[in-house]
Amino acid sequence: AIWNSLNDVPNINRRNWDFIIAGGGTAGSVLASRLSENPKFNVLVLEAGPTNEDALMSIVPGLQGKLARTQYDWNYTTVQMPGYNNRSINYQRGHILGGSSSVNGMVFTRGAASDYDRWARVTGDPGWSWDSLQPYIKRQERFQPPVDDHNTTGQFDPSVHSLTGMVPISISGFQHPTVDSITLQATKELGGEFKFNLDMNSGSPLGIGWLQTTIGHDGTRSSAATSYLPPRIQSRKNLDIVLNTIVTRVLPEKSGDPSSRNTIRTVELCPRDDPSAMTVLTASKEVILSAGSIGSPHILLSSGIGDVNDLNALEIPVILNNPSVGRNMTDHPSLNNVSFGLREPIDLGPWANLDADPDLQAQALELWQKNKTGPFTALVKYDHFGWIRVPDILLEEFEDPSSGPEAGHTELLIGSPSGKFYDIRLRVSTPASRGSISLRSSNPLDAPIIDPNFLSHPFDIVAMREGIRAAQRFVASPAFSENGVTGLLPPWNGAVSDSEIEEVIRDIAVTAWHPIGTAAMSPENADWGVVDPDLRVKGVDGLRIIDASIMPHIPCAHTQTPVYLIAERASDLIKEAWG
Ligand SMILES: Cc1cc2nc3c(=O)[nH]c(=O)nc-3n(C[C@H](O)[C@H](O)[C@H](O)COP(=O)(O)OP(=O)(O)OC[C@H]3O[C@@H](n4cnc5c(N)ncnc54)[C@H](O)[C@@H]3O)c2cc1C
Repeated sequence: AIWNSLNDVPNINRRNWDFIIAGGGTAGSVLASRLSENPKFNVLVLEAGPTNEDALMSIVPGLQGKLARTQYDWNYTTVQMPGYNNRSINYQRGHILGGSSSVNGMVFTRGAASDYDRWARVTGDPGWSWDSLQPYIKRQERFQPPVDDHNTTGQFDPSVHSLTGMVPISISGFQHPTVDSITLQATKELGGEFKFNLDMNSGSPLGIGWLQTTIGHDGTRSSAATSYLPPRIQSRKNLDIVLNTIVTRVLPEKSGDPSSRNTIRTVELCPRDDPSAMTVLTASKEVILSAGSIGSPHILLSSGIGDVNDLNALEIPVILNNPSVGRNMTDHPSLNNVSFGLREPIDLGPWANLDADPDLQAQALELWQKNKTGPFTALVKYDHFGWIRVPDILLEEFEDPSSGPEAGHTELLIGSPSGKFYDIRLRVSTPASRGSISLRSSNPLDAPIIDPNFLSHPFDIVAMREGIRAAQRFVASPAFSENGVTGLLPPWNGAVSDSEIEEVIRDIAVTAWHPIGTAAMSPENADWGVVDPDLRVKGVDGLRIIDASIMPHIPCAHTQTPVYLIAERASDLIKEAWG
């Protein structure tokens, strides 16, 4: 069942919970669904945010941009970052059932096969390799026709997709023919680094291909909550989901022997709006932290699992000294507006000014509500995307941070936002910078200090600068000049030299909202990392972490699909452990 408040759950203190999951986000929803398939397991999910059910901004793909700084957002802000010319930026995180999958940009990417093979290599567990994860890829994805039922032949490779998994996926159902045909023409003219890639989700993402999205044939967002926790699953007798409830800490069992291993199966929690009603619950089998790359290390640190020096400074009793907790934070830096001008205006159709015109937005919503047509059935702006490599010659200066030659260093999202003709969103997919999550105070209800530390490593600024150069090379193809596309628009137009481009980047770059790595998995006896390859917190019994924080390296992918795969495999690991 699903409950809006802790107080509504009958006998919550007296029930035997086999598993308590902190965070009903992307991973948490998968785990809740999969673990409660076994009727012998009683599963409790504690989610800080509200329900996703009536959240129109989450349901309608075209309203995604309105979710930031609402009740569905944790409303975080980063520290001022030297690499961003001392700017701090908004740092959106889903605060709603389904977590960030309920608020994200719905781009569906798996990354390179070598990204997963690297996880297998660095953890020593072949179970994380691309080949081993194939069954989970099949269980996760349910590929469907787009909402407009257009002919998708030549837009994807059916052999790398599953029709039988949980999450409805489709090619965008509202495309932009003028811009799309020029993009495809340019891939033919240029080939090479800009070759057409029939399917970026094959494990080899290099080149330019059609965008796939977590939007189903019905034109609505597919989140972990809509896909894995629909009403028929929510109503399982052995599953309870409690919303608007914050997990503040995990607590060790009292043991007479101070040298013995800690066992942690107890969570401390409170209603979101009533910290005075703090209570505790104990699982009989395991507590699972799925609070995301910010939330999970935040809970560990507040509980006394982290760097002993930092914990001592805040007078938090130390349960376990592990300096890796909250470190190794990795995220994709992002440039949202690399826009090109036109010699003469071009007719982009009736929706061209959608972003800026509230009347058009109202019409788009009406169409979506009436019969699931129009621009709000899709992500609106981008129909193509691609991954490219930094030129080899420049890589000689650095240790290549990518997982292999088939992985992309830089991502281009290519399309036509309103008001402008041609726009590329640029991301560094293999950043070498590392940031951190740390505590602001010993009060677990205080927001943590979030420092993505973007562009602190020289590779990242080079990769982003080269991304601008690549965008310029792409747009220099005949397809664009024949259609009157000119050079870069402000703030890029005056930036010519490397250092001028780099300065603009540092002035305007933001985030792709893909933090990972703050509770990384590592081999059993490594001197780094927070969880073992089975995702058990090292040095502790009874506690796992299952979410984006456990990735040791960031894939060249938007991170929701890797999280789904992690949670699918982890569900099997837990079922095997307790089967
Ligand atoms: C704005 C935005 C756009 C994005 N765009 C894309 C995209 O287009 N494609 C893509 O693949 N990825 C995208 N991502 C990234 C992707 O959504 C995330 O990597 C992924 O969803 C993270 O999953 P998770 O399970 O680790 O965490 P989340 O899904 O964030 O789940 C964590 C859950 O835990 C809850 N929680 C946290 N702390 C506590 C606590 N103390 N007590 C109780 N509950 C707690 C949160 O409310 C949340 O529901 C985007 C993310 C954002 C924010």
